[in-house]
Amino acid sequence: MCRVADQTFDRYSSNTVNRKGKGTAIVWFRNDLRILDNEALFKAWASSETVLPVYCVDPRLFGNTYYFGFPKTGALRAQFIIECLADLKKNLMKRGLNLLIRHGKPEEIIPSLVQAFAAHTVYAQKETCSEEVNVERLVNKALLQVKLAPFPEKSTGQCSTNNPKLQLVWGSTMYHMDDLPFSTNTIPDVYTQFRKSVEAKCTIRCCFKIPTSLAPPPSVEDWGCVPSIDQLGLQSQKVNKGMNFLGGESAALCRVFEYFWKKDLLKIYKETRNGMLGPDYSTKFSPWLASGSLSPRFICEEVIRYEKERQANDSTYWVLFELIWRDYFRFLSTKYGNSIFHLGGPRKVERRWSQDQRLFESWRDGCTGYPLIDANMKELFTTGFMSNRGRQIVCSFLVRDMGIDWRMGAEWFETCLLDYDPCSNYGNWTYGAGIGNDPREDRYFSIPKQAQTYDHEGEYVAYWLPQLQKLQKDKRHFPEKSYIEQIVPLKYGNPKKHQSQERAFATRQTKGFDR
Ligand SMILES: Cc1cc2nc3c(=O)[nH]c(=O)nc-3n(C[C@H](O)[C@H](O)[C@H](O)COP(=O)(O)OP(=O)(O)OC[C@H]3O[C@@H](n4cnc5c(N)ncnc54)[C@H](O)[C@@H]3O)c2cc1C
Repeated sequence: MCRVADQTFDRYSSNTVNRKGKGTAIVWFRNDLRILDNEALFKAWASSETVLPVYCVDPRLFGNTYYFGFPKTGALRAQFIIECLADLKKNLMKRGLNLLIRHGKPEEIIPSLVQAFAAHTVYAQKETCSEEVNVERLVNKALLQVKLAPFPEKSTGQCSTNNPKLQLVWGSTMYHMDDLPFSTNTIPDVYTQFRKSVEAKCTIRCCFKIPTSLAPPPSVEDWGCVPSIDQLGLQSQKVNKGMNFLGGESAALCRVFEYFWKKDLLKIYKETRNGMLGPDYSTKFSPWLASGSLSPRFICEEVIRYEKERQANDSTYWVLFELIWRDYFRFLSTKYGNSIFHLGGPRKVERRWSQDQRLFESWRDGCTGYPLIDANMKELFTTGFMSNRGRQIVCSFLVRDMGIDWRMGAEWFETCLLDYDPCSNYGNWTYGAGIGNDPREDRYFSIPKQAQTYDHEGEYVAYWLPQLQKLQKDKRHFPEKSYIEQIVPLKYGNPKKHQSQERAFATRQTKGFDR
């Protein structure tokens, strides 16, 4: 596995980059747990004689519960982040550095390190949602209190005052924020308009090449250890079924290699991407993208390389198309701010929602009596992953068939998902609940129709609900007395009644509408 990652690192490294900086710079790692194409790391290196890479294990992220009482970070995602940190530490060490790991709030740790190492700048990746932005604000404020000793200029011998700065860089999307053809307030609300505009008017920047050696490391007595799951106040959870993801940049690069080159699956992505069972119907890049151990620009460069060396078709393009959805939700979060978390969503839609605990728990625990819902919810809890198809179906069921407050569903996803990302999660939930920024979207997913189209033989449900294996394939989705009772009737109980709406949707898709 490491050979693939090492070869990729080699291709994206350089030993000819100039280093003109002075003193020490800090890289504060956040959701950018990678070396390759990491602008904050590159800038810290270029602007200093020595770099101190830091990760703060923030107690607000681990062990805390949220509005509806679920843990903010579930055990599986915490484990994934632990693996990301271990891999980052190892890869930094290979380049002559290390990762300093401290437990506590960044606004307390970072300024004290700045003081101790007389660091002139802290580089970090910019976030867009309120909790993360608030931490940036607090770090910035605390840095203003740090007084460093005057710094003698080599050329003049004079002393200049040296106020430490927080420099935030944009790094989470495929298109760069600064290259967008619109200002924050005028980002189009309709995805197609957004996509067409960026495709026509922007180019995707190249990946940053990182120096082969990042040495010398600063003198640090105790670099700290990668935390264990117990230290994060969580109980270890083993994945014994379904997808088992390994966190970290090395595993991410291996997955790109496997999906694109070894298994040659990129050329059929568009035909398989709506699947639900197995490792290969879609890329499975999302957990690494969310933790920043994989750069979307790197994926784009690999797609282009594949198109040159193997073939270009609708499928190769479609991976980029999906990554533009990811960008779109991230950029929209800068336009709509906290409203993506509010009950009425960005459009402030007024609707009555229920918070019926019994209904919600049956959904959460996969006991609704609808195998398609239950199988997906069991997969989510067991593995921390669910297909895009599954997410849309369970979201529609919770919101439209049960009428439950969509935020409860979104928050449960936030706890469980390995790929949890506030912009994509809340963006998709508001979209699915019909209160998102795009007023045209109000879609109901009919379970019989979805089962028929995407799990015709009932293989997916039988995998997650083994009690259905003994049933005839055509009975697995509607097992009646052989399964638990349905907790609510479907809003459109008769699938035929609903077919015209589904047909309209299918027509839109074939006519080239998005989604
Ligand atoms: C209710 C709901 C909640 C979701 N929550 C999240 C979340 O917290 N984090 C997250 O990364 N994705 C989320 N998604 C989007 C999508 O389901 C996942 O990105 C996708 O299933 C990940 O699997 P993959 O990497 O194999 O995707 P692929 O199909 O291989 O797509 C490639 C990449 O494109 C991006 N992408 C694809 N679809 C979407 C989408 N609808 N929105 C944003 N990005 C997309 C992802 O980064 C993905 O890794 C959510 C979707 C729904 C309907």
